[in-house]
Amino acid sequence: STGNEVTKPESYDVEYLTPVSIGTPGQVLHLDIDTGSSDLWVFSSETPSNLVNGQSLYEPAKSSTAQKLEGYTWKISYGDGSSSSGVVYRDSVTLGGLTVSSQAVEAATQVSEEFTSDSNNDGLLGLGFGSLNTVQPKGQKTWFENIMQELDSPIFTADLKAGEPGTYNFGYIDKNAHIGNISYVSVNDSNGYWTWTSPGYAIGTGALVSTQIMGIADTGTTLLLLPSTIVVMYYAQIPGALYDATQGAYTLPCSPTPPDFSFAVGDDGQVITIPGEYILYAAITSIGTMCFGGIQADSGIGFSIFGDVALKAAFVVFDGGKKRLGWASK
Ligand SMILES: O=C(CCCl)NNC1=[NH+]CCN1
Repeated sequence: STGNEVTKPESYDVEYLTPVSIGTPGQVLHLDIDTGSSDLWVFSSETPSNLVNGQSLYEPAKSSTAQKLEGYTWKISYGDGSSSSGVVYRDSVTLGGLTVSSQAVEAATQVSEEFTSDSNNDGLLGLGFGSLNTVQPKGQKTWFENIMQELDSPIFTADLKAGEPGTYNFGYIDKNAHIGNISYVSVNDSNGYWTWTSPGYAIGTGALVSTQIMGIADTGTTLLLLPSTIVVMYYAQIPGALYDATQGAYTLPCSPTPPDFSFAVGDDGQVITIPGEYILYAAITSIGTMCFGGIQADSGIGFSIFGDVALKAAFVVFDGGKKRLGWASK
């Protein structure tokens, strides 16, 4: 089988939300598909009402196929400091027309302020590796791990776009969605993430700098987080760019368009080029002409994060069968 679903950007492409049907009859929630985590959790009838602010709720009591996993709990925190926790059900979950009849659905009984204030986001659907799942006393498989053997090919692809809807495909590669070859690189899943190593980068029209950048392909992180040395080099090319200690981030003039940023993939010379305009992430209203940089330092994380700023410049194959990533331009 194969499937596909449209995913829509929230403002500033901060995240992409995808409709997912849970339970019988189906309750449609809009979830953040997140290759940087491995829990499927949702706002629910068990989420205290003071923590709910417009989100749609999963109501297990209204689903004839919901089963409570008595004594099971979960608790997760993300790279941006947000967090949530709760209890666990098993229920039917359909994404892109593909149904897992017995998926662990984690109902939130606690969510942090970042989630409460994000009214359109009804929860997350993790597509990282199951080893990262936080359910106790027994870790649960992701939706993709559960559907994988039904798929024509054990893969899914992410085709995120700047300021417009993109697509997640399951089980097949849409040749019309990418330009030129797909370059594959091996993934080390030992930390549960889609971890890979880029062999280098280029700034603007400059020559490729050969250096290994180890990072994760993470649809759930908004920006591109790279080693500080590379980030300093990039912003040094931009008059007026500066590290704003108040924001704890690099900022740059919103005009003119800054240089493109390219990263290499594989040993066949393939590069993915991020248009400079993607690096003008958002205007910092209080300062007026200054913008928040779409490239920031990965300091303190231990690896880089190829988040949406990078992913929306590429067609990306997440190959669960061969544990590899495929990157192509589009
Ligand atoms: O937590 C991370 C980074 C892992 Cl190193 N990505 N996924 C995510 N989901 C919500 C915010 N960020």
